[in-house]
Amino acid sequence: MNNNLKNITKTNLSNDWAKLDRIDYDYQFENGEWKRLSRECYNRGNGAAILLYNPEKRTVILTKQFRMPAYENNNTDGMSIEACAGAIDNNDSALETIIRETEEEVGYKINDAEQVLTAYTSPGALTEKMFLFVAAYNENMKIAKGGGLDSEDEEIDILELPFSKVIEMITNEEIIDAKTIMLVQYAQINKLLE
Ligand SMILES: Nc1nc2c(ncn2[C@@H]2O[C@H](COP(=O)(O)OP(=O)(O)O[C@H]3O[C@H](CO)[C@@H](O)[C@H](O)[C@@H]3O)[C@@H](O)[C@H]2O)c(=O)[nH]1
Ligand SMILES: [Mg+2]
Repeated sequence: MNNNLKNITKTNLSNDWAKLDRIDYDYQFENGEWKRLSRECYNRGNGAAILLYNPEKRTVILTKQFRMPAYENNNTDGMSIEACAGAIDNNDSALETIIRETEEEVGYKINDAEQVLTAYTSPGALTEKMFLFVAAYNENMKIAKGGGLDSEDEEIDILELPFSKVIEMITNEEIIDAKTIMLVQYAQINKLLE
């Protein structure tokens, strides 16, 4: 409940792959004044992401794929290095989603993962909340090629990188994906690879 909010109306602007709504609402400022405001909200559901880490080898598994929104924002070739991630389907939990995505995208079979952070990815524009996981991996868990689903036109390269190199890649801006930076820094702060 938010007592500073009333008369909320929703106008759908686009209903295609995801939904874009314009939401108009009366909002009361701290000085008591009410004002009618309008915000566009893009709704593609929630998401889950995972950092797979190998404490013995001190490596992590990341993905590399073309991202049109990043290309559109002058990210030279649009290639994005990210933790494995996927959108959560309506009937699935975040954990079920990330276990499935881990097999589809990078080919590792994990039975469990620890949810360590929750984050709105861009709360001014997206409704999306992301559930961020970590899990340890080893070679025995590699059961499939990975690379994503052909049926979804995914083409995902799988990277196994030394953790120290990944930290450098954040510093030099080779990695500029927020969920990935959060997970790597979580691993660093909590010394998962030491
Ligand atoms: N036709 C069509 N397909 C789309 C569109 N947007 C996404 N797709 C396809 O839908 C699939 C979604 O793949 P997932 O692995 O489930 O999601 P993701 O794109 O990796 O998204 C993850 O990372 C995002 C960026 O951080 C997150 O926003 C998202 O929640 C999720 O965690 C991909 O095959 C992608 O190409 C679209 O606008 N049109
Ligand atoms: Mg994905």
